[in-house]
Amino acid sequence: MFAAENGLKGDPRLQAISEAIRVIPHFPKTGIMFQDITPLLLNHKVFKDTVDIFVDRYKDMGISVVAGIEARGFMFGPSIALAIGAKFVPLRKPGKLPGKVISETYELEYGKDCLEMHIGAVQQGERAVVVDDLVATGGTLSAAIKLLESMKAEVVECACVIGLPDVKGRQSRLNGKPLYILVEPREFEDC
Ligand SMILES: O=P(O)(O)OC[C@H]1O[C@H](OP(=O)(O)OP(=O)(O)O)[C@H](O)[C@@H]1O
Ligand SMILES: Nc1ncnc2[nH]cnc12
Repeated sequence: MFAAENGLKGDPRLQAISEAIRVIPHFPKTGIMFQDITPLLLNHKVFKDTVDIFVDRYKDMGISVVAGIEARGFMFGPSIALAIGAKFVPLRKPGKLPGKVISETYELEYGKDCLEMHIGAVQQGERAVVVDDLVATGGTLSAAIKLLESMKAEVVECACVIGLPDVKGRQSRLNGKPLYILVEPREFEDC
């Protein structure tokens, strides 16, 4: 099943991307259908296609910042940043960045967490894309947007490989910020 609003309807790369994502029921908690992207990373063509789709979208949009969310946003963000000529800014879990940071706490589908960004990593007016593997409630992306906007960067869009069906008012949490999703999860499967 694919997200149709990404302008890529019928693109065979999406089917391969979707099929490379493994669904693990009840991980890390009962009731969670965990979308595992590690098989996608093992397949060079599918991994490259995934990055290329984002690169094609953002290469001519005046983006100078790709902000990747720890941990799985780090698996896609740096390749996209290098290919479009942007810097990569890691948004990390608490206590990982050694310099002065700003922090933003948020709610998760299964818990609570916090993201941090180095002060000085982005400059006022820079155009940014936030990259992650997956959006569920949008809480993580919302924290990332707040961090970047508090430094007066412009968040042009958020980009995720997978979008879960709109959970708990995600759209309002993102405050209207565009969200670019490649695929929606497949139905339950044996693993
Ligand atoms: O839309 P949300 O409800 O905020 O959930 C999405 C976030 O959850 C996952 O990360 P997780 O917090 O599990 O951390 P990890 O990547 O370090 O495993 C995923 O990689 C996103 O970052
Ligand atoms: N269902 C899910 N699979 C993988 N990562 C997630 N993060 C939040 N929900 C998730």
